[in-house]
Amino acid sequence: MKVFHGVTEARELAGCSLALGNFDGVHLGHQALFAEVRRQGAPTAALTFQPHPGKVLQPDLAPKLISLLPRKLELFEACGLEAAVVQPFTREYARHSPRDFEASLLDVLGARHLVVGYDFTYGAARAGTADTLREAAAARGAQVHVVPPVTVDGVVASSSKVREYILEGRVSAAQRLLGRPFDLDGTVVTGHGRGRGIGFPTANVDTQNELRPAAGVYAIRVRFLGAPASSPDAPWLPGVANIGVKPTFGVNEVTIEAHLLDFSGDLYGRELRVQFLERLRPERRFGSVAELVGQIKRDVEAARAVIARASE
Ligand SMILES: Cc1cc2nc3c(=O)[nH]c(=O)nc-3n(C[C@H](O)[C@H](O)[C@H](O)COP(=O)(O)O)c2cc1C
Ligand SMILES: Nc1ncnc2c1ncn2[C@@H]1O[C@H](COP(=O)(O)OP(=O)(O)OP(=O)(O)O)[C@@H](O)[C@H]1O
Repeated sequence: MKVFHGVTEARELAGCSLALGNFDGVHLGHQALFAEVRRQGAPTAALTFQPHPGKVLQPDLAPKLISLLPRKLELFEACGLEAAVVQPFTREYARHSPRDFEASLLDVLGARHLVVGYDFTYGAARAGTADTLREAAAARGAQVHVVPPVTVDGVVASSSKVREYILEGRVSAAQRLLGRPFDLDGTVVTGHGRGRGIGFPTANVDTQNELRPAAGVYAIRVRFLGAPASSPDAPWLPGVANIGVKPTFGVNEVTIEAHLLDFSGDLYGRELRVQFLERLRPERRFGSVAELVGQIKRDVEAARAVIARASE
C-alpha cells in the first residue's frame, strides 16, 4: 500500500475512490466504507488525519486512541486499500472552509468517488455535510456515496464506543465492533523476576499504545513481530495477561504482563502483538503467594478454554 503525506503529494491518485474519516480502530463501520470504496473501483484509498483532530483542537479532552498510525495503515492494507493519504492536521488546517476541503479532494487530488459515513461532517465548524459534499462533487462530475450506520446487536459501531468498552475491560464487546480482537504492540522489558519464582514467568510488555484495557486478568494471544522473529503468518501463541498494580506485592505502577502458556525461553527485547480475547476477572490482593498461585492456575485453565473457543 502506498502512503502519501498530504493531499498535494497524492495527485497520482487522480480518479480514485476515496473514503474520508479519522478511522481510529478501523471498526466494522469503517470497514463498510472501505468495502464501498472497493465497489467503486481503483485506485482505492482512504484519507485520514494525523494527529487525530481531537488532539489538536481539544488536547485536554482528546481520547486515547485505539491504534497508532502504523497499525492503522496496516489495517487499511488488510482491508484491501491500495493507498492512504495521511493529511497533517494543524490548527491552521482546521480553519479551512468546507469549500477549501472540497476543492482539495476534487480538484487537487481529483477523486472520482468519495465515500463517507452517515454522520460525516467536514471543514471549519464542521459546516460541511454529505449533502454539501454531494453538490460539490456533482458540479465536477464526481460522486458521493453515503454508507448507512453499521450496527452490531443494536449498537452503532463507533470509535468512541470501542474505546469505552476497552477502558471498561469489555474486550469481547470491543471485538464485536472491531471485527477482530483489540490488540496492542509492545516490547518485552525486565520486571522484578518474581513470576519465574512462583512458576508463572511473565513478559512485561512496554507499549506506546495509548489505550489499554481496564486492570484485570485476560485470556490473550501473542505473536512475535519484527526481525528476526517471523513472517506475517507467525502463529498466535495462547497466553494469560495481568494488567494492574499487583496489589499482592504492593507495586505502584500499572504494568501489562503476559504469561505464555506453552513457551519457555528468554523474551527480553522481543517485540510482540498482544490480542485481548476476554476478561477473566478483576485483579485482587491475595493474602499469600500460595493463594495467588492457586488462582493463576485456574486463570490458565479458563484462558485455555476461551482460546480454544476463539480458535475454532
Ligand atoms: C494470570 C495472572 C494473574 C495474576 N493475578 C494477580 C492478582 O490478582 N493480584 C496480584 O497481586 N497479582 C496478580 N498477578 C501478578 C503476579 O503477582 C506477578 O505476575 C508476579 O508477581 C511477577 O511479577 P514481576 O514481573 O514484577 O516479577 C497475576 C499474574 C498472572 C500471570
Ligand atoms: N457505524 C458506522 N456505519 C457507517 N459509517 C460509519 C460508522 N462509523 C463511522 N462511520 C463513518 O466512517 C468515517 C470515519 O468516521 P470516524 O473516524 O469519525 O469514526 P467514528 O467511529 O464515528 O468516530 P467517533 O466515535 O470518534 O465519532 C466517517 O465518514 C463516518 O461517518
